[in-house]
Amino acid sequence: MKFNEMQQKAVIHGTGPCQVLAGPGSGKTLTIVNRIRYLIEECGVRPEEILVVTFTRYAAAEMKTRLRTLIGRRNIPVTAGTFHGIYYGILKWAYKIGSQNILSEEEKYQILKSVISGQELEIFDEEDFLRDIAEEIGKIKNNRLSPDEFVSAKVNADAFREIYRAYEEKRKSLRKIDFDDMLVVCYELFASRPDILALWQKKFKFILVDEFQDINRVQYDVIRMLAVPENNLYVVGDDDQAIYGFRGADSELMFQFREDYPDAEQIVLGTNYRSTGNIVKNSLKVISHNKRRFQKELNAVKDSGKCLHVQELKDPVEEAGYVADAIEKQMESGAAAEDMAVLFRIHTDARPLVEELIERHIPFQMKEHLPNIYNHFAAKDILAYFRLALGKRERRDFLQVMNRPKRYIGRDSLAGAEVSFEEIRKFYCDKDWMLDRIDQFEWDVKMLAKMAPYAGIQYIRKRIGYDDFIKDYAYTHNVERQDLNEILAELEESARPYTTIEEWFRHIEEYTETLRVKERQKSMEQEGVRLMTLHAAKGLEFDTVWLIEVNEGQIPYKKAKTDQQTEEERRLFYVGMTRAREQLTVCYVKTKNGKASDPSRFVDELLEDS
Ligand SMILES: Nc1ncnc2c1ncn2[C@@H]1O[C@H](COP(=O)(O)OP(=O)(O)OP(=O)(O)O)[C@@H](O)[C@H]1O
Repeated sequence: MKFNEMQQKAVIHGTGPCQVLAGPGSGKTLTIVNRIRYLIEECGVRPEEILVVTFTRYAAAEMKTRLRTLIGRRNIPVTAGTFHGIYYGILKWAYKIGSQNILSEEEKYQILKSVISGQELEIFDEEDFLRDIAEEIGKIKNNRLSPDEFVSAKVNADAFREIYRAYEEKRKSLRKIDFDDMLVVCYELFASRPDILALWQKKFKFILVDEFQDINRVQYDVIRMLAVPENNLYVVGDDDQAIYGFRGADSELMFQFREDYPDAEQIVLGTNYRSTGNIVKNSLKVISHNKRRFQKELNAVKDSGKCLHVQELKDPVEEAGYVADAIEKQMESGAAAEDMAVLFRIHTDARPLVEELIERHIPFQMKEHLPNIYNHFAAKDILAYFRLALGKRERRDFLQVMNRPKRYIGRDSLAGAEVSFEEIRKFYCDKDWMLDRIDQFEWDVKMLAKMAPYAGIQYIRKRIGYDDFIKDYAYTHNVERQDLNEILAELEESARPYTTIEEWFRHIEEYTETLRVKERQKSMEQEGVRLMTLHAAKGLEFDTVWLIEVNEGQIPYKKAKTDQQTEEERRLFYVGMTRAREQLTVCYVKTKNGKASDPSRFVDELLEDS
């Protein structure tokens, strides 16, 4: 492979700091690997003196493999790893800590779980809550903030401080550090022990950082300390692909780098080898709306290729059908399923498509865990009503819904594992007002039995009064009513195609089982169309890509309120677009869960006249 002029310049950069700005598909990995070869073979640098930092272990392993192939030797003792891996190595050496001192993710969640159970918090979805709180704790550590100055998006200031304090106390009592502590402890070690720092500075004479736009404050501070005194700090990144601001990465550090190293060489890799001219042109059209970015050109080596396609669809179900049709067509013409990807903003956007692919037996692979909507408490309530409608009389179904909405039926009125309305009536025989309620309950269940699932859900919500229960629930549990209504609307949509309750139940069973199997097989290499969030698609490439639900509220995501957050959403969209080699389709829907939905502003930007 022949380098272009800028790649060549980047490979043979001499000493001192250097920032390589590289657009998508411009050969970042290629450049880094060849620079390492150049340092070793042409400049006589010992491999042991080279440190390469990547953002995933996978990327580090990939880098080493490519290096071995390039140099043609099996053992090249360059240190390549993630920030965590490298800083852990340093701490291991300094403090003799081992894996027994590292808090696993599972332990971390266990601690957080026990901490929050001791507090009076109203939590709607525990899994979500724990993940967000863990992320916030990480943000504090990664940016070296104080919990007192941090504003949590999940709980009030006092509750957050208490969670943080209790978590730290428990962690310390176990004599363990978590993943984020590793960086902080390493920083403190270097700051307090110049002698130890000097040893590491001497060891790593040349430092290369990949995906520099994803660095956070504490990672940056430590790497700068390490690079002293020669400052052979070589950073490669794309500010337009900075998508981890939400978890503490600070792409402003790319700009800061220039201030900290005013003499740093600046090289822009502006040739895209991955995508067609049309894909490159259109992705630039969108990203150029971001104000805070380095201006840089990106030219495609490939021809214009097929036109970018923007497709309007009625709703997510129609969209799923459209994408599934297109996948089938491609497969019929010989394309491999693995070369196709469907990307979305949040994993739950994938549900209608997953249901469609299962129905059509199209192989697919999910990169992330897709929460099963039918396990949501509101879905469980609806399904329990339907089971009663089918004549089942299990106690747990009664318990699930007998007071949703409130009917004031007590648990003690349910005798055994099987329950009958007659028994409950007997229990309340001297209370006329209760008998009326129970009669109504039974009547509603009978009515439900005659309905198709879609109409049945509406009946449960409007006539039985489940929506009133949801309103109260949202109020008393301090959760967004809108979020719960969306779950119910989504359930309605998923039930719409089925004419009988039994049919819908069969579908739910198959869907649930497929998700379970996919979850188990996650780590295995599998065939199939790739389904993943835009975040997970970073660094990957596919011949054909569909971006789905490109609607306001999805992307930019509804929680992105500030200009800064909107710009990060635009970068995410840009990352998605630039994954495609040959063909890119952007889909948006006109209605979602029965409500009108606008196409994303990014679609408007795409359709603007150039
Ligand atoms: N000079 C070159 N000649 C031919 N092909 C090249 C050249 N440089 C890079 N490529 C090819 O371009 C493709 C994209 O490169 P690479 O994956 O390294 O891009 P990247 O900069 O890491 O992209 P992204 O940031 O979007 O993930 C690869 O298939 C790579 O082999």
